[in-house]
Amino acid sequence: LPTVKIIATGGTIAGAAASATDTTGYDAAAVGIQTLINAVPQMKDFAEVSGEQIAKISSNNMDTPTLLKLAKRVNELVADPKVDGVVITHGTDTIEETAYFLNLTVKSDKPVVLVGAMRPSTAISADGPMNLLEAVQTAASPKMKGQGVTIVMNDQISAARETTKGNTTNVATFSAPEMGYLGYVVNNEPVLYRATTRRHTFQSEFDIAKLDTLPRVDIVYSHIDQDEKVVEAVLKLGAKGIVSAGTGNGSVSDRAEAVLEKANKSGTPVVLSAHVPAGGVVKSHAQYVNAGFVFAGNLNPQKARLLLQLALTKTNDPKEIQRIFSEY
Ligand SMILES: NC(=O)C[C@H](N)C(=O)O
Repeated sequence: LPTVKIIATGGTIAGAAASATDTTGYDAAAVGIQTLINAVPQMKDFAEVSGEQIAKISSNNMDTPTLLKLAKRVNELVADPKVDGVVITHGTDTIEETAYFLNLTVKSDKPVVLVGAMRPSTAISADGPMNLLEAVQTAASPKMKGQGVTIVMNDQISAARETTKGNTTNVATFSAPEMGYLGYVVNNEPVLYRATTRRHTFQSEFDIAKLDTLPRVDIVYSHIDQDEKVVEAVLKLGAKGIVSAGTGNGSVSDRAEAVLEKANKSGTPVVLSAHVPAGGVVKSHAQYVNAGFVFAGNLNPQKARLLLQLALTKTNDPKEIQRIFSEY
């Protein structure tokens, strides 16, 4: 049998409520990894499974130190010839961010699968046990070699880069707008229909092995009445880069744009993304091209932030950062 290591970080998959009908008022991350493994003895038919607890948090509290610790541990595990795949249990609020960060920093073609749940482990029809089983089956499958980091939930297998949370409470919360799923888990095995073309894992140029922090990058959200003040505030806080979550095809207010352009031209790169769920920002208005802004493509703002952080560990030249955003 293949060997699959499970790293637990917390989240609703490890959540516990006082009653089986309570699906919102629960303590996220209450239950340890061995209890989650014991709840799904069927996993033993598909892989040699063992777990370790690296954090016990609700994923809205995920932070850079924990993210780097996790990425380093995953790299250690995938470097071990006895390990065939890795599963990470994680809260769903930021699972897409952690998945994308690992997609950029794990140096291996072995399957790395993130999994969460929308109902706490104590709920009637908790989704965690089936999700965990399917994540292990996916991580154990040779078919998943070289596919990059994936998220497996609700029978769906999706690519870290394109997947986003789309529903605050429903079990069918993850999708990849316009891009679609990579495939499904059907009756105990992954069935793939497509692959992602962007660089990831073993093809990545980023190396976090010697890093213990990442450059500060803030996200500025556009809306009616947007002025320059939030941009000025994040610059004052020491942002080394800014991601704009624009209202449309990269669009921001003229007042915000003036300060963003100045920042971009003086060593604090600015990436234009959008809070519109599909279409991306590949090339925008002439004035933004002339300002030298970086276009995020269809990366959402929270993932553009992570890619910009990693890019800034190498360069702060917007042209080189644009090359990176076009490849990852
Ligand atoms: N469904 C979940 O996992 C939500 C939880 N707040 C978390 O992200 O940890």
